[in-house]
Amino acid sequence: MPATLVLTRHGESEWNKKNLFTGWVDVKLTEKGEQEAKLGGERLKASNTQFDCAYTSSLQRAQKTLEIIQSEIGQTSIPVTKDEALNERHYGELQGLNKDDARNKWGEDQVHIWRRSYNVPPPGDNAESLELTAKRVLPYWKSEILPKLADGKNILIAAHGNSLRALIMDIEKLSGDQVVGLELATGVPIEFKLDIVDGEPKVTSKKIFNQSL
Ligand SMILES: O=C(O)[C@H](O)COP(=O)(O)O
Repeated sequence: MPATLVLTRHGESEWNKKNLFTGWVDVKLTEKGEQEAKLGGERLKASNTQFDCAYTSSLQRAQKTLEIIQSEIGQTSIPVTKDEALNERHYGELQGLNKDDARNKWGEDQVHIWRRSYNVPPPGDNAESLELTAKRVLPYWKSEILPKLADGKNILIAAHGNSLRALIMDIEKLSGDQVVGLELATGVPIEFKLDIVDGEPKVTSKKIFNQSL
């Protein structure tokens, strides 16, 4: 029996709404973000999956999203692990800047490279490219989460656009070029049925619980 893994990017945050680079800044969900998480949970409920445990980041927008989904699916008592390994990529000196202002200052192409290239980090000492993000997300995934999936456990994760892009790269074996086009909507659960063969995930099905608010 394949195990079920559900990944959800947090609902709209206050800084998503203001169009600001967020990264590790710990902002709240907006009311719309809470509604998105609720709707995601309602849709997920229809699949009737009983989860064995859940994971989230150390940031409140992902934690709150998970809490809302758990409440919608009626599974508030499963164990939840919070770890900064699943945090959003660190956006360095871009954190707090408006994305349109950044385009005006550095140009559309440069900002797109910082946001979506695989290995070019944004400016700043702590800044992470997607590659650097993957270097902290994937060891955690491989040591903490994959072995549980291999044991047939069903797992729910609420995290962030770029930490989940890094995870999906590994799950779907996407190249650095392919991941450039991968965009995740806020509050939309993505369900993978996975067989773990020799420690590697093999996708047997993928379903996106689409929504619009
Ligand atoms: O940290 C952020 O600003 C967002 O959550 C993700 O931003 P991105 O779409 O620019 O990668």
